[in-house]
Amino acid sequence: MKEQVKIFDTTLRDGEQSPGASMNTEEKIQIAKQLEKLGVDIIEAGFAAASPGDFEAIRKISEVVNKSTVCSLARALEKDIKAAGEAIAPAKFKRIHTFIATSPIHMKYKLRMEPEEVIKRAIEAVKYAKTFVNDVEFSCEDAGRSEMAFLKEIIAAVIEAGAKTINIPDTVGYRFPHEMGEMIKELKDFIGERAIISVHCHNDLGLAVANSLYSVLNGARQVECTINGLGERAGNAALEEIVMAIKTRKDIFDGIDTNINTKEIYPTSRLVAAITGIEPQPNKAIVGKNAFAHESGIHQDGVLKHQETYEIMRAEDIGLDRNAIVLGKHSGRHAFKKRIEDLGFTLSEEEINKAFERFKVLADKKKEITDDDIRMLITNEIASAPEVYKLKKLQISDCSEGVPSAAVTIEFDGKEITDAGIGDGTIDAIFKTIDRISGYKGTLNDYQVAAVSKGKDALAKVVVKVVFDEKKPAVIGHGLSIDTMIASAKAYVSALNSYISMKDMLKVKKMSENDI
Ligand SMILES: CC(=O)SCCNC(=O)CCNC(=O)[C@H](O)C(C)(C)COP(=O)(O)OP(=O)(O)OC[C@H]1O[C@@H](n2cnc3c(N)ncnc32)[C@H](O)[C@@H]1OP(=O)(O)O
Ligand SMILES: CC(C)C(=O)C(=O)O
Repeated sequence: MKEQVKIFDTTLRDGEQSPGASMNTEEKIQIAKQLEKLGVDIIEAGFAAASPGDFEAIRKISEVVNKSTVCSLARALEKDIKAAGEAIAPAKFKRIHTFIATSPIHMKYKLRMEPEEVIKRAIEAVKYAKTFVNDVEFSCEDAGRSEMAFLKEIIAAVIEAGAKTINIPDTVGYRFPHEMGEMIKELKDFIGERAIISVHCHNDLGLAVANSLYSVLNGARQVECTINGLGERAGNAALEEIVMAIKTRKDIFDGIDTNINTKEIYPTSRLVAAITGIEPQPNKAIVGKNAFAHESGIHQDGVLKHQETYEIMRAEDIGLDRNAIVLGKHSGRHAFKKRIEDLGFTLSEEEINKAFERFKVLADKKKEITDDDIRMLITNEIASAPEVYKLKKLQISDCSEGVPSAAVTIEFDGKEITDAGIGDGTIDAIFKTIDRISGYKGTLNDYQVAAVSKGKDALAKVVVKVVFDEKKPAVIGHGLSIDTMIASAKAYVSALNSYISMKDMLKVKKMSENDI
C-alpha cells in the first residue's frame, strides 16, 4: 500500500509574492486549471483579504476547479478568515489556511505579542475558520526558528481547536536538511495521527527542496511548493524537483508517492513562465532549458548508445518532447551523424566526414548549431549545388494597387525561359513563377531577410527554407543582392538547385504539368 504525500501548490499565493510575478484573475484561472490537470491535491489560490482582486480570483477559481481542494491563506484575524471563507465558498473541496508566527523574533518585533496571546489568537482563528469549513490548516510561521517546546504547545492547542493539517514553515530558509528532518521527526512523534504534518520551505540558502525531502523522509505527508520554485525572495521549494526526486529515487522514498501526473510538469512550467514573465534559469533542475540537453561529444555518444549513461530521468516523463542533443563545439561525430539522419538526409561516410569538419569550424564561431545550420551545411556545402537553374532577369509589378505579379527569366540547359505569374504578394508571385518554369513546387517554410551591410545601398541577404517534397526534408537557399526582391528570387533558385543536386540523397518528386 503506497503512502501519499499531498502536493500543496502555492504558486498563486507565495509564488505571486515573487517581485514582478503579479497575475490577473484570468491568468490565475488558467494556471489553476493547469494545476488541477497536473494533479496537485491543494491549490492555494491566494490571500483573500489582501485585495479585492485576490478575493475575486480565489472565488472564480473556486467556481471552476472541482478535483483539487481550493484554499485561501488568512492571518489569525477574523476579517481575514471571513474573506477566505467567503472566497472559497463555491469550491467543491475547500480549505482555510490560517497562520501566526511562533518564533521569538517574530512574536517580539513583528506581532508585538506575548507567546500566550499568540496561542490564544491561534485557537480563536482555527475555531472561527471551522465555522466556514471542516478542512482547516494551521501554520506556525517561522517554525524553523521557533522553540520546540512552544511549537508543541501551540500545535496541541490548534489540533484541539480542530486543525487537520499542521504546517511547519522554514519561512526564512534557515534550516539545514538534517535539522529539518530532526524537527519533523520529533513533531511526528508528538502529533502522531492527530493531524497531517506539512512543510513549507524557502530557498534562501538553496536548501528548500532538500529540506522538504528530508521532511517527507521523517514523516511529513504534505509538501507546500511552487512551480519553477517561484516565491518570496529566493523562492519556495520547486514542485517539479520534489515530485521528480520522489519518483526517481524510489529506493529512498520506498512506498511513498504523489498524485502528480508528471507528464504535465513541463507544460505547467511553461505556462507559469509565460504568464509571470519569469523564465527559469537554463540550468534549473527538471524544467530549465538545458535540464535534458547534452552538449559534449562523450555524453552525446553515451546517451545515443544507452540513454541511462547520462540520464537519471526521461524527458518524456515530464512531458518534454525535445531533442536532447544540442550540437555545439563539444559535439562529436556520433551525435552529428544522428542529427543528419533525424533531419532526413542520407549521406555517405565521406560526405558526413566533410560536413563534420565544416560543422566544427562553424561551431567555433557560433554558440549553438541549429537544425537550419546543419541543413545549410549539407545543402549548400556538401552538395555544393551546381547552378542547374540560373536567375537572369526579374521584373515585378507595382503591387500597391492591383494584383502582385512577377516576370522571371531563368537560364536552364543553355536556354532562357521566361514566364510570368501572380501571387498573394510579390515574393509569392516570384516563387510561383519559378515553380512554373522549373516544374517543381516548393512550399516555403521560412523566410528571413537581413541587411549585411549598412547604409542606403546595404546588401540584403535572404535565407529561405523550402520543402519541395513533403516526404523529404526542407532545403535551405540563400541569395544576396542590393535589391530584396532579387535576393529573394536568388535564394529560392539556390534552394531549388540544392534540392536537385541532392537527387542521390533525396529522391526527387517531379511535378506534373497539372499540379502547377
Ligand atoms: C510568510 C508569508 O508569506 S505571510 C503572507 C504574506 N502575504 C501577504 O502579506 C499578502 C499581501 N499583504 C497585504 O496585502 C497586506 O499586508 C494585508 C492586506 C494582508 C495587511 O495590510 P495592513 O493591514 O495594511 O497591514 P501591514 O501589512 O502593513 O502589517 C501587517 C499587520 O498584520 C499583523 N500580522 C502579521 N501576521 C499576522 C498574523 N498571522 N495574524 C495576525 N496578525 C498578523 C502584523 O503584526 C501587522 O499588524 P499591526 O498593523 O498591528 O502592526
Ligand atoms: C504563511 C506561511 C505558510 C508562509 O508562507 C511562510 O511561512 O513562508
